[in-house]
Amino acid sequence: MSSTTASLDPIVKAVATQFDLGTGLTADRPSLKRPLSAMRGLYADTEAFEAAVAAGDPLSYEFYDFDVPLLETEVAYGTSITYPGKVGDEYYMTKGHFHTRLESAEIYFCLSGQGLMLMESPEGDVQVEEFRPGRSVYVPGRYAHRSINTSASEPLITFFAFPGDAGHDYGTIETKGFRTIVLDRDGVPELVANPRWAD
Ligand SMILES: O=P(O)(O)OC[C@H]1O[C@H](O)[C@H](O)[C@@H](O)[C@@H]1O
Ligand SMILES: [Fe+2]
Repeated sequence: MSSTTASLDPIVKAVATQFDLGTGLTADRPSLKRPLSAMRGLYADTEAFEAAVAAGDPLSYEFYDFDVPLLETEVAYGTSITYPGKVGDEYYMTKGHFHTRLESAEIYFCLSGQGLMLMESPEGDVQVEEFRPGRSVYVPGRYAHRSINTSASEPLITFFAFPGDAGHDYGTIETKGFRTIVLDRDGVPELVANPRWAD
């Protein structure tokens, strides 16, 4: 969790949050924002990446952290909005992470847009599922996961939920990346071996 304030006391009162179905956003709290510059080293085309950062550093995705207590009995949840765009031929995507408690699974429900959930186990098994409105994707424990927006014009909006004590492990992804990247080939997403992936 990015939060330092999450308490270890369980939530004992009901909590309701209104999300805007068009934008995926809520006015209840600020989102966590990831401009392209937060993704340095993660896109294959480094020249295109630096040019895009220099040209205005657009917001590539945002999501919520509701400071749910870091307990296995709690459920962390929120929306995640990945904007349309590309760095070179590579679609905008989230950083992606393993869970610190590796066995923790996660569920996503696509509210709008289109894209892919890219999943990869430490052993190198790669799984990909499509996001489209009304479709859920279950990310099994042990799989790193990254949302990728394959639409040219629409944000990819998902709702997610995972165990409160799962945690986020970015280290592996930040140093090695995913084994597979997704590129736009004449309007069609194509899975390609990551040229920068290091064993
Ligand atoms: O954490 P990232 O890989 O940058 O992705 C951003 C967010 O996306 C998802 O919606 C996850 O469920 C969140 O836990 C995550 O933090
Ligand atoms: Fe996760």
